[in-house]
Parts: sequence; C-alpha cells; structure tokens
Amino acid sequence: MDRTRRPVVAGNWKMNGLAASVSELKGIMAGAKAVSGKAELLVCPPATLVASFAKTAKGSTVHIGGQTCYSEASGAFTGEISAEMLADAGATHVIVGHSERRTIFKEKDADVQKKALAARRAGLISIVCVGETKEQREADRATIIVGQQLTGSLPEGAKAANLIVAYEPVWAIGTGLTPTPADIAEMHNFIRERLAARFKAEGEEVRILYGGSVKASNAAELMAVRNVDGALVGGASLKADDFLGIANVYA
Ligand SMILES: O=C[C@H](O)COP(=O)(O)O
Repeated sequence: MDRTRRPVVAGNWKMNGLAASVSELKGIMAGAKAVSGKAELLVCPPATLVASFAKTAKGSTVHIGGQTCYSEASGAFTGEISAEMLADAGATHVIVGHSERRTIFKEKDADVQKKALAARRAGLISIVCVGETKEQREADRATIIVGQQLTGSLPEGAKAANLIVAYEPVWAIGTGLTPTPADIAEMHNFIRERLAARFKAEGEEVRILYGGSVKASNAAELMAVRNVDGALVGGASLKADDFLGIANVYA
C-alpha cells in the first residue's frame, strides 16, 4: 500500500440524510479513532446538514465537506451555496464535478474549474471528480476523456494542500461493478503523470481517490492499488459500520 501520501476516506451522502442521521456521524466519530493518524475521514452530507454536522464533529478527527458549491461568493443566485458559505458552516472540503453534477445538472469542465477556484478562495480543499462512461471505456477512450476532464477542470497553480482528485468511472457508481485493480492502476498512474506534468512536485503529493461501488468487502483490494490514496464512497458511507468497514483498511 502506498503510504507516501496520507489516505483520505470520504463519504458522499448525496441527497440522503435528515437531522436524525447525526447518529451515523457519531458512530463514524467513535470508530474514527482506530484510523486517526493513518488516514483522514471526511463526511459530505447534504447542504442542510453541513453546519450541524460540523458542530457535532468539531474537535474530532472527522472532517465535514459540501457536495458542490457555486463559483461566486454571494449575490443573486437563488438556490446556490457558495464555497464561503460552506466554510462559514464549518466545512473543510467540497466535492466538485461529481458525475451526477456533470450529467444531471449539465456542469462542464469550465464550471468545475471555477468551483475548484472558488473552493480555494474560501480556504476549502476541493475534491475534483473525473471519470469515463461505459461507452467511452468500451470505445477505448477512457484515458482520453479523463485527460480532457483533468485539463479542463483542474485549477492552475493547484497545491496538494488544496486539491484532491477522485477517479470515479461513471459505470461503477452505484452499480456494484468495479474496474479491475489493473485498470484502476492504469488510470491512477495516468492521472498521477498528468498531475506531475502540470503541477510538478505538488502533483506528486495530490491524493487520488478511487470511487465507484467501494464497500468493506472490496476496499482492501482496491486501496492496495498503487496511486490509490483513498476512496470516495457513496452508498456505503451512509451507515457508520459500512463506512468504518472501508476506513479500517487503514487501521
Ligand atoms: O461519490 C461517490 C460515488 O458516486 C460512488 O458511489 P457508490 O459508492 O454508491 O458507487
């Protein structure tokens, strides 16, 4: 397992979770002690819960993040939430460019890049998501697509302290399907090369997470792949025991 970079296990709750879900956060906080010092844990609840979760998690080893943000700091943008607002609510991270945002909400690489820049402006760490569709992989275009997304989505001058990249093949999200470790290794190595070419030494330090049907039963195998510096977890992050089952790979 590559330990030169501190691993991150991040939970993306997507549009799931009510106030009562704080019990799961508390469960994660209780179990986090086993991995603290070895990996960082992050929970990204829906925006309605960011402030209360951040308050609950204050002083613990669990970080709280948002799932998206708007590029402007404030103004007449009904329904949007800025990176500054997330930071004010206690978030330390924000996911940008998740494939659901790209597909359902038509976000383009340029939008994602603006969001990542907004996150930096607000002092947040952005988790920039990239990944190919099934059709693109079958057409042997996976690295071309991911390369284009990296070029268009990553902000200039990024530092490892304010950027994490998440590789999430769209066809693996919520399907129970995962790429082979060899395919993950190939893509993560490709992303590492691109990061190093663009950001030099900083690019070597940027964490690259794998996301897509990660669960406790496959986490050890997936997290052992070279240049996999943790996981971005969807469905299996909603229950503390499931999420900790993944995080405990690093215990
Ligand atoms: O952001 C998380 C990903 O979309 C993965 O979701 P999943 O673990 O439910 O496949």
